[in-house]
Amino acid sequence: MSSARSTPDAAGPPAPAVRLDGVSKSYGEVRALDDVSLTVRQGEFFGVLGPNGAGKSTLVEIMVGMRRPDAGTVSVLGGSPWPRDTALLRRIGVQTQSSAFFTRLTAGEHLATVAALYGLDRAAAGRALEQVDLADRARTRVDDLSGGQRQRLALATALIHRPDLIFLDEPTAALDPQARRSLWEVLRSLRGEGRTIVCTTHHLDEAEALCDRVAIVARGALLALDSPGSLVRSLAAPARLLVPADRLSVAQAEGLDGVDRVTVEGGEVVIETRAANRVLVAVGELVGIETVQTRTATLEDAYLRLTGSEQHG
Ligand SMILES: Nc1ncnc2c1ncn2[C@@H]1O[C@H](COP(=O)(O)OP(=O)(O)OP(=O)(O)O)[C@@H](O)[C@H]1O
Repeated sequence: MSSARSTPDAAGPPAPAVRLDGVSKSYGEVRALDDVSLTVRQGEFFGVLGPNGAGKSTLVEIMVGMRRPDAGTVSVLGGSPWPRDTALLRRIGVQTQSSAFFTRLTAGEHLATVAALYGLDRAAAGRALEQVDLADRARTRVDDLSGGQRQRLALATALIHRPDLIFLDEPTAALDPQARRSLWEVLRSLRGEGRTIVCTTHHLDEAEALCDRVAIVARGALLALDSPGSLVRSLAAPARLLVPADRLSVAQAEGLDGVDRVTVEGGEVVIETRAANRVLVAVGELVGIETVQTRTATLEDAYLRLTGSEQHG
């Protein structure tokens, strides 16, 4: 069989950035990962979601070669992350919650030191600071940076050697909403440059806004892997329409075709439906369309459905 690589004109898909086949890992009695298989495509923004203790960190640690799986095979950029391979390490960037800093140095000096460790010139430090929008803090001591600025510096540290594949562990943890949004822009620009990003997060809105595909893991197993939009659709999470309770009765709402469930919450009649457009038109005819608020299903709804049923099932 000829491969896409040996025949450049062939329209076959490019080799995946990461491929896991049947990966399992236990810590004593705890089965942290149980027969996980997945691929991360080149150039995609790939999210790893799941409840606390689901196995997300273990999954990422295995991908970056910090841990060895008990079973299964792992391929990263066509190589094997275990045993540690320095050529491969130069092509990946890793940002963890406990990213280490030279805290007595300034942000610029810290990055210049990291650049030297990679055998890069000082210009690489300035470039990385620019990339995460931190150039104006080059002369600030790492100790004196805010939490958000430290997160950016950790990202700059992971990016300085221009890796093809970037692993981020909760990159926006503990950031205020504005800092989160501006870090999203930095991450989007990396994605726009064609880099592959693998990112764990507890923020479902973040995954929905940034990720091309997300893997949902719970108790060490892969529950779902798809685009956020497809997950929302396939899990058929209902949309919700809200109408002030003094404008529409529960009985009226229940009588409409396509309505799944009606409840009253905080003075609003809440209509759940999988036929949002049809029901919206019908409710609009009864109370006036401007009275109706709509809440479409989100990745969070799909996630809660999936992980909730797994936990209770
Ligand atoms: N070094 C270790 N020794 C023993 N058990 C561990 C170790 N690391 C993780 N575990 C256990 O393995 C399971 C998976 O942990 P892991 O850290 O991979 O989950 P996670 O999804 O990253 O969790 P969180 O969202 O809380 O960070 C958990 O039950 C955890 O307690």
